[in-house]
Amino acid sequence: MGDATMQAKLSIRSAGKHYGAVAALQGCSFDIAPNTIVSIVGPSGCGKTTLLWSMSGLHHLSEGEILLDGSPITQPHPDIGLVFQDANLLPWRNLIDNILFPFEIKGLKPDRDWINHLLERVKLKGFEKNFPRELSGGMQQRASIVRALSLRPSVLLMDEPFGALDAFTREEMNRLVEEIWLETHTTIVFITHSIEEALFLSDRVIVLTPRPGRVKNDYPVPFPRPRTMEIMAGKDVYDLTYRIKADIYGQHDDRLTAAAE
Ligand SMILES: Nc1ncnc2c1ncn2[C@@H]1O[C@H](COP(=O)(O)OP(=O)(O)OP(=O)(O)O)[C@@H](O)[C@H]1O
Repeated sequence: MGDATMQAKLSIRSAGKHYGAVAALQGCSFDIAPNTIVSIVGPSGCGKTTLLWSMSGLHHLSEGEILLDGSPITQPHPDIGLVFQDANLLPWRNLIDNILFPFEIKGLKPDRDWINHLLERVKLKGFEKNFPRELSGGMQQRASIVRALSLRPSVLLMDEPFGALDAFTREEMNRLVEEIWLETHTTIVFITHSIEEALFLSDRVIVLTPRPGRVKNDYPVPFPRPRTMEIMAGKDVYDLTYRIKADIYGQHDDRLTAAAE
């Protein structure tokens, strides 16, 4: 299932975004290769959400452009799916009707086999008739992932999707995203405040500077998949975590300096 042959290369070209006098992004450039997972991290307020929303076509850049396979993204795009921190399920619709909602408003015919497969995959089979209030936070977020993937996007943008979940559920969700990606190879752009999460999931981690955000560093994450507990507890992961933290906290954090001595 899934369509691993889809290509979806994103190119961010000198992206700049101003909110009045506030420059959120400036001169931000990088490419995202098709079928990879790239995480974007950086200090709070550095422009991560602004960048992701611009990639989705929901925001217009003040400068520069974002291209999907060479075409500028200027409005929400059928090949680009979005998952937010809040699952945003409609409370008056049950789970399956929430998943079918985007098909209704777009006038598209849902692929029920694919949706059933996704529900099975995220362990929500049997909960189709439940309303959001009858689902845990993790289940709601799994439903929102199914809702996004049911449209078979070639790019999935995820904005701190598991930030509101407890640590165990979050790890479970990370493994689920990895499993889904191993199956579909959808290009995923993932915003997170957790370096551990970024290193578990990604082929690359891009660190942004403080506002206005631009690329400070761009790290390949060369660890094999699936990323086991042993890999994640290893020295290579520790070293990369340290480097990313040093990028974000700089010389201002005595704990980092102490750890390096
Ligand atoms: N609608 C808006 N109007 C004015 N300023 C905004 C608006 N949206 C964002 N900003 C400002 O732009 C900057 C970047 O915001 P953004 O939400 O993109 O950062 P972020 O890196 O995602 O932050 P966080 O990590 O805290 O979620 C922030 O300083 C924010 O105050």
